[in-house]
Formats: sequence, C-alpha cells, structure tokens
Amino acid sequence: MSSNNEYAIQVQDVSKIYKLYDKPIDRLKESLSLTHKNYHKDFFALSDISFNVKKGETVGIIGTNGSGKSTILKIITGVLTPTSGQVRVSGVISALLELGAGFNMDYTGIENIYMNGTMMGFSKKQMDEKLPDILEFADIGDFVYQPVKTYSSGMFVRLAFALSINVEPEILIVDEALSVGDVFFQSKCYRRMEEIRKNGTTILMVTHDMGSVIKYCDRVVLLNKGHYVAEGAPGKMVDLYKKILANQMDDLEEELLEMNDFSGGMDNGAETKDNVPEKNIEEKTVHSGLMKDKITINPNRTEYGNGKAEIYDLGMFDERGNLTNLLLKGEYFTIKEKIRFHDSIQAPIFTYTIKDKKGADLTGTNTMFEGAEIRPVKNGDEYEVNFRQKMTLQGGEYLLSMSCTGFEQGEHTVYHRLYDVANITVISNKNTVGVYDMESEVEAVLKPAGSGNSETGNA
Ligand SMILES: Nc1ncnc2c1ncn2[C@@H]1O[C@H](COP(=O)(O)OP(=O)(O)OP(=O)(O)O)[C@@H](O)[C@H]1O
Repeated sequence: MSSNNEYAIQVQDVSKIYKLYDKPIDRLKESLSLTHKNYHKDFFALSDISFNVKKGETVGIIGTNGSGKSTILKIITGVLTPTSGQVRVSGVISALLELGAGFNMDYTGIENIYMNGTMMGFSKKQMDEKLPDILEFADIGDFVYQPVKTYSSGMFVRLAFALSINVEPEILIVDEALSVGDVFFQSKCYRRMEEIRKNGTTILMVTHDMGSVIKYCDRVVLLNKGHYVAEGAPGKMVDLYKKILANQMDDLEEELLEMNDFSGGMDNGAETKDNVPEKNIEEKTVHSGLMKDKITINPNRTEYGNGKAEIYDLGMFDERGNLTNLLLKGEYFTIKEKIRFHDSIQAPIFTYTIKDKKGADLTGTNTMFEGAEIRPVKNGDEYEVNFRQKMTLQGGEYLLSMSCTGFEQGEHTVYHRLYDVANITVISNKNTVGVYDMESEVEAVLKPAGSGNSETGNA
C-alpha cells in the first residue's frame, strides 16, 4: 500500500471472516478437538474490499442490509481487526458508530465527553475549551450530569454527535446515527457537517438515506453482501443500489463486467456514467417515425428489466404539440411512453421521475399513484401512456427516467426501466427559490405614511 499523502483512508484487500457454528457446543468441541476438526463455516462479512478516501473528500458507503458497511467502518476506526488486508489512516478519527459504541453507560455525559476526548488524544485543557460548544450543540440540559444509561436514544445521539462533530476531527466517520435524531437536530448536524467539510475534514458516512448521499457525498462506494460492487458519482451509485434492491443483480454483473474500468481507481470512479455500456434500444428503432429519434436521448443511460415489457419509444411534447427536450416553465407539457409487452402481465404500472443533475429525485408519479385504469396485457399488446402536467420546476437542466413495473407474488418487479433516458431543459423567465415554483398569488398593500388610504398591488 502506498503511503501517499493525498489519502486520509486507504483500504486494501480487507476481508472479515466470522466463524459460524450451528450449535454453541460446536465452538467448544472445535477448541477441544485433538485432531483440529472444523465445526464451523466461514462467513465472509467482507471479501477483499479495497477503496481509498482522499483528504477532504466526503464519501458515502451504501448497500443493502448486511452488506458490510458497519463492519468496514469498525475496521477503519480500529474497533474490529480485519481477518486479512490492511487499512491505513492518516489523521485523527472521530467516529460516531452504533449507539453506545465508545460510551460507558455508567458514566455521566460529561465524564463520557472527557473519556472520549482523551481517547482521541486531546488533553484535559483542550477538552475544557471544547466543552461549552459540545454542550450547546447537544442541548440536553442537566441530563449531561446524569449517567448516560438514563438517556433516551434521542438524547444519546445528541450527545454523541455533539461530541464527535465539535472536536474538529481530521476524519469524521458517521454510521447511520443521524437517522435517530429529530428532523431539526438532523438539519443542525448536516449544517455543522457542511462547515467542517468546508474546513477540510474528511467525512466517511454510512446511510440508507439516498437523498443525503446525493446531497452531501462527493463519491460513493457501493457494497453488496460483503463484496465491493462499484464506486463513483453519487447519482450513478444510487441508481445501481436501487437496481440491487430490485433484484437485478445478474443484469448488473453483466453491466459491471463491461464497465471494466469502473472499479478501483479514484479518478475513473467518478466517471462511471460514461462507462455504462450502450444497450440495444437503437437497434430496435431502425424503422423511422419514432419520437425518440427526434429528441436528445442520453447515450449513457442505464436500463434494465426482466424483458416482459419494453419501453420502445418516448417523447416530451410542449403545449403547442412540439416534440422537444425544451420546455417552458409555467406551461403544460406531456410525457409520452410507448410500451410493448412480451408476456402477460396482470397489472403493469407506468412511471416517470425527474431528477436533478446530481441524481436527486425531484418529482415523478406513476399510473398507480394517479389511479389510472390499466388493464391486464398479453404478449404483443402495446400501451401508450401520456402524463400531462404543468412545468413548475425552475429553469435548468433535468433528467427524465421512466419505467414499467408491477407486482408479482407480492414482489416489486421491474419489467423495463430507463434511467436518465433524456434531458429536460426548462426555460424560465421568472425564477423563485429552491427547485420548484409554488405559483404564489401575491397581494401587497401599501399604506402611505400619514394617509388613511391603502393602495393594493396585485401580482
Ligand atoms: N459478530 C458477528 N458474528 C457473525 N456475523 C456477523 C457479526 N457481525 C456482523 N456479522 C454479519 O456480517 C454481515 C455484515 O454486517 P454489517 O453490520 O457490517 O452490515 P451493514 O451493511 O452495516 O448492515 P445494515 O445496513 O443492516 O446495518 C451481516 O451479514 C452480519 O450478520
């Protein structure tokens, strides 16, 4: 492993194996066995994981339950030792792991603050200086003088977060803890994280909240069942994660194989979008007359599905019926999807989503939410679906995704999904704050000084 100064964290070929015994007695039998007979099975919580985090980066680790996210954080912080592989950390870590980790339940809040501070290498004097900030941030009043075992989980998180975020760490590691606090505390924590991030702190976070991943992370590492899957731009990784959730792993593996420079490197990681292989949508559209031939379609879109349905054409129409990627704010427009079926489906659902450039879902709907009547289909049938709505997004660039999904034996099934298939450019002659316009009707009343009259101005 190189001792390159540019990295805060280097994880190389890390595996963590747990020995699993069918019965507790097997552990004893194994330890007493003169012939060294094995009574256990090896369980790989992590298999050969490698990735790096540059100094000053904010990196997210995402993956389904049990994929090894907490295990890798514990290895990086030294709470667990890896079975094999190496971790190199350059800088003082402040970690917010599972509730309770690093706290002594019998100590008071204050005692725990000093104990953790000492463990991080701060002197008593340094901690005396930090204490007021920590207490103000935690805002749990006199509870700081009580043993932490008397705390509610919310108070606990407040104290733990206040401590780990106010010691000006070089590296901050956060494991999902934020999801416990209330929304106001969460937003206060994110603001503080943003501040320390601007000051150059490296942040490594595990969360199931994909909105936070997209909003806060520069880069994301995706794990699945203890294996490294990919790393790259947050939006792209969240799409892949959703794909894993939708049980499209076979499809995904194929795609990842083709993205051979997808894994490993820091630099190519963020460029993953360009490495997504082109699927054969164009091949199916050799005959002219398709809407999508007349608008801009993303050559780097991701698509997958079990093949029972195919969104073979799509387009956007403005209020004047022009087929276009360009829409005016405040005007009605229509998203059109044409779907061909290759099998019988009892209740297909048609969807669309609009995301921002960073991949955050801004809005979207589907025929189920809208209560549209959709009939069962069989092989060879086609559906044409129109979503008509007013464009209230701010001027800017957006990405359109769409899918045909459904439920089979209670499982959510993706028949065909097109991620980021087309761009939408919204032209606006009036912008408001945030991502969309609530179309306020404004009434402003001027009462001139000294007059009993008022003048009303409507907008
Ligand atoms: N002490 C242990 N003994 C045996 N298996 C363990 C142990 N600790 C963790 N595991 C297993 O290792 C795997 C990874 O666990 P880990 O907690 O890292 O996953 P995770 O991605 O953080 O999951 P979640 O999102 O549910 O928090 C899981 O299958 C878990 O059951």
